[in-house]
Amino acid sequence: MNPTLSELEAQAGAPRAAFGGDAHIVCDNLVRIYKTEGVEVVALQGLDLLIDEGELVAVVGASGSGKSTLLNVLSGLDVPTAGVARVAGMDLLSMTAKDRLRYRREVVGFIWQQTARNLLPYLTARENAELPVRLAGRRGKGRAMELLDLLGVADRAGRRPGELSGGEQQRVAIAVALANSPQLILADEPTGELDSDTSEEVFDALRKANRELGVTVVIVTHDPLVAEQVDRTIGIRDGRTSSETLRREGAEGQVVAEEYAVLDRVGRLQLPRDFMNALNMERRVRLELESDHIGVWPAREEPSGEQ
Ligand SMILES: Nc1ncnc2c1ncn2[C@@H]1O[C@H](COP(=O)(O)OP(=O)(O)OP(=O)(O)O)[C@@H](O)[C@H]1O
Repeated sequence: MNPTLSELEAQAGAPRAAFGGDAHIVCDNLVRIYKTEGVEVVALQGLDLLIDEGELVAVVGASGSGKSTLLNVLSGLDVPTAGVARVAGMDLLSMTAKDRLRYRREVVGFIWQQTARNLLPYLTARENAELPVRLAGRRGKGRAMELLDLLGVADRAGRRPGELSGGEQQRVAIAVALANSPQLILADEPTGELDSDTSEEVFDALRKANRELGVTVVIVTHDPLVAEQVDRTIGIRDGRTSSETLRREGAEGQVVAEEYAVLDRVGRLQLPRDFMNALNMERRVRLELESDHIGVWPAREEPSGEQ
């Protein structure tokens, strides 16, 4: 039966739960357009993303897909052109300069790819890890040593960055990022300059921070093997979330990683490019609803014998 006008009015007026509800990170239709010399580059084109508190997530994607742009928005360094970006209930588009400063000091911690960018060269590991707390006007000696201990670098506390390996420097950088007890850690290619064994140590340290301190961790990386290290891997293509790989333990304790395409609220999804190429799909496809799946065929082909 069709609803009456007054029923429709009542529905429209009823309070609706916001997209993402109480997720820790909410990006809703996020757009970031860069303008340089009259040329517009759409780096994020309506990106949707939900991350729960305490999740350990990797963001992967080809060069130029928008990963760093997303991380810059989430870190409060950059303001998106349109859409919603909310972290821990704070609105990153409308916050005041004062709130933005507080957000960057207290809510989020950051780890950069370049090991040298994370640490001051003339301070020891311990002094580096104490610094953010001292700058915030608190005393942080105990916490700094606890963090270095948690991350397996307490025995390097007295060394300066130049006397540490790349992996040790990144683990100290994680301690620095955690010093002010942030709710969220963002890491941009934290293992980009490291070999695979050392990378694994750094991932282990991020996992430890996540499990033991409950901090939400988002890692941007090119490393395709990262899916084995984190709970969820989010693939970004052309400024939109396109796929998710979920990691779970199989019946015999083995790690199973399953890849899904992301379906947005209006039903858009991105077909993997290699699937499209394999079947010469372009511009339009034919869809057919089956009882338990939707078939997708190249426009001019007849359905294969799938039914
Ligand atoms: N400051 C800027 N001004 C103009 N265009 C920019 C700027 N920053 C990024 N872009 C463009 O936005 C798009 C997305 O860039 P972004 O750095 O977010 O990609 P990425 O996935 O992090 O790439 P990479 O893996 O190479 O770091 C690219 O086309 C890039 O050229």
